[in-house]
Amino acid sequence: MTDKSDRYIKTYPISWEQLHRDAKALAWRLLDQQENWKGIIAITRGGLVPAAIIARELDIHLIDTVCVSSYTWKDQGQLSVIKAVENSGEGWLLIDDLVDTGKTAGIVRKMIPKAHFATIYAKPAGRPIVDTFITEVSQDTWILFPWDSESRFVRPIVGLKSER
Ligand SMILES: O=P(O)(O)OC[C@H]1O[C@H](OP(=O)(O)OP(=O)(O)O)[C@H](O)[C@@H]1O
Repeated sequence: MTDKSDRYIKTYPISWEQLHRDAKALAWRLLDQQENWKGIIAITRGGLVPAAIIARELDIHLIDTVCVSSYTWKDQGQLSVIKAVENSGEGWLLIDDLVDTGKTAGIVRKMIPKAHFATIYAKPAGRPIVDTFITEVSQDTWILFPWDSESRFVRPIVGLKSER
């Protein structure tokens, strides 16, 4: 497998609080566009938490998943659809946490062409494939989601400086 981790130069850490705030901002935006969405299709796994927050805010109880496996840490391997859905998506929301290269979205959108595709974060390469998103992040940034990280001790700067 080609190591593509060097395409990420910066890291953008997202806290649970920020994720919640950004997902609620997306819910507001989606409510402005339509009041009675039929349901949500979440793209696993990253779309699951945003989908839960949006479902709560928009009072949506009908939730399905399309299950896709791709990244291993920062390396995008072969995309495989583990569970598909038979739904044109008309009147439905298709939710993911982010669109990066747009490859995942490309496959899922072909499967569910009429759904409204919404993500919280979008990078330039994937941006054209999203209908609604909240925050644009540069292509060379790795978005560090709260479920992929934890708070831990870091050494004081003064100690790090003496090692340089
Ligand atoms: O636009 P792309 O380059 O296709 O990348 C975006 C996809 O990558 C992430 O999922 P990931 O593959 O990390 O799987 P996970 O959500 O199960 O962790 C994210 O949740 C998107 O589905």
